[in-house]
Amino acid sequence: MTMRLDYLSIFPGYFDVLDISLLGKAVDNGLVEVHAHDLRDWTHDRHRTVDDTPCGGGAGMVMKPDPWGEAFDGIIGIEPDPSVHVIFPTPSGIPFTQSAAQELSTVERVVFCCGRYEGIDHRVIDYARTMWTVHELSLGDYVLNGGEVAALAITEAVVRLIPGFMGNPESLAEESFSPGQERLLEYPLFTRPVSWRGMDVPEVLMSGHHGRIAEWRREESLLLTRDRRPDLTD
Ligand SMILES: COc1cccc(Cn2ccc3ccc(-c4cc(N)[nH]n4)cc32)c1
Repeated sequence: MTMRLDYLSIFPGYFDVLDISLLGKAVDNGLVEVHAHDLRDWTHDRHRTVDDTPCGGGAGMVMKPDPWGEAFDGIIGIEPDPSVHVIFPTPSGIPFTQSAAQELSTVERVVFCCGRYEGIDHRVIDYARTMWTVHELSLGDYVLNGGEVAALAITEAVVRLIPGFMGNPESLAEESFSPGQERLLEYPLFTRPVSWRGMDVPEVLMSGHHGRIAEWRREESLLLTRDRRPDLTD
């Protein structure tokens, strides 16, 4: 199955990075196909205007609905199709989680709508909901300047879960936040040299005693989780 990813943005150059590294490999081996689009290609005025002042007043500018609607018509089509998943990154979205990434990794088509300014005219999202499966997603409780960085983060979290993408899928299953895993933070990792700047790898990890190693790692994960993410231990 090839996943098609479309990105709609006034800064389509953000997505050139998808040609690099693992994602680039996924494109080369046909696992994903990536298309970035400049929203301004669907404007018709000399200044290629995509924004206007907010109705009801307030600071900043709002993205006009017209270019989005015409871009949807051109990129996705005018017929409803619930198999198309349209993602609007937004600070007011539901938190994006590993389980959402897991679900999206089985989808054949995803369209990212990357807003800028103070956001997109709400009728764009309402229209999209009548046509496709829509997700308004937040990366976390902090404000970015637009949806592009969020779209890249969501892309990486999703694409790495596509079967055949990662060299060693077993490592995926072991990761914290993977399904079936207890929600614990990863234990500290070490590699050679055993002694580095006066600091040694914990002896237990060099003991070859797999039972003790597993026990040490679990204890470290529990301590770290209790200290940094008590919310995960509920
Ligand atoms: C209330 O919405 C906003 C208030 C001030 C500034 C902006 C800027 N902005 C525009 C489009 C856009 C898309 C996503 C995000 C975003 C997502 C997350 N997790 N943080 N920030 C921010 C965005 C939006």
